[in-house]
Amino acid sequence: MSRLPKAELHLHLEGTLEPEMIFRFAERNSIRLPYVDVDELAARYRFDSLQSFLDLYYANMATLLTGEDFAEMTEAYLARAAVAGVRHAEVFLDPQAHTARGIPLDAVLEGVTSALGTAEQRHGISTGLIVAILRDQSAESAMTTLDAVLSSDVEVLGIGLDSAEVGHPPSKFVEVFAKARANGLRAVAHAGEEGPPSYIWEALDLLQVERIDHGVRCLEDDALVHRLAAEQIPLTVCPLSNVRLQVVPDLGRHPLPEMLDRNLLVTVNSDDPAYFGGYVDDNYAALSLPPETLRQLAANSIRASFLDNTRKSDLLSELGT
Ligand SMILES: Nc1ncnc2[nH]cnc12
Ligand SMILES: [Zn+2]
Repeated sequence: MSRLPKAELHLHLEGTLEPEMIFRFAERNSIRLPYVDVDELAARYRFDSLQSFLDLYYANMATLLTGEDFAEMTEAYLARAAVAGVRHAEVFLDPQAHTARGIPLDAVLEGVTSALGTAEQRHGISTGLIVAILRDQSAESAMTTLDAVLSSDVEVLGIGLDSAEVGHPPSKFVEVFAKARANGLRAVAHAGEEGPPSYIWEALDLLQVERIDHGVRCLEDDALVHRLAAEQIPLTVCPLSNVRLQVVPDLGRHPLPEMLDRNLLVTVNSDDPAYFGGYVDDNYAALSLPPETLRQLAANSIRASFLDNTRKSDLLSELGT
């Protein structure tokens, strides 16, 4: 079942930086790490909130310096995703986390897109790149980043919104998202992970996003659930992430089955697999759902993607739906 043809729609490339890779890049780039070995680093992967994870996630990015590092990280993800049955991936990248460290945007984008560009041929995976805005940075920094991305040569599919949610509502980025959409980018945003349902309303009404990343807290607001269901707005849910970041107490109490019962267009994704104990196939398996429900979730992932209708139909017929 884990190999069902599927799309992965909520994956941070920097969240695929495995401990072994961190040590390899650190050595190659002459960076001193504050851990003696992989085991000591991996032992730190215990989080009590989104922020406690983000602190380590950003610190580990210091080992990513060259275009080659970004290309290798991306290629390793694609190889692993192929094993998981991923046939299409729309992946997030956090450019500000790298440009703020003095890494040229072009090196980052060229490294990532060199691996994405051969994914179809090497792994049978079509891809799209979503540039994510760090919501705990200023709106000015977001606009500068968007402008730089728009004037680069790389093909970008969309704009997203991630990082520390509470205290950084979508309303902070209305102009940035308006400009991105006017330039043809698809819009998505993390909302309702740790933040309240009002952030999901704002993402829909003010940023006009087409998908909500996470969105699990929508269940606290009946009117919102009705809207998400009526409009079939996709939610990219990440079960293992939610448990590791203590958004939910354990997998047995994950709200995904209730979300399906309420006719929400739910998809399953891995978020930051190197940190949360599993890739997308592991997330499907961890839910302990009947085969028909797993097939429905895989079909939802294809429907919720930004693929054209012909390719969606092809993948759906491969799935037998
Ligand atoms: N789960 C998550 N929520 C918000 N920002 C992130 N950046 C990487 N993973 C994230
Ligand atoms: Zn995420």
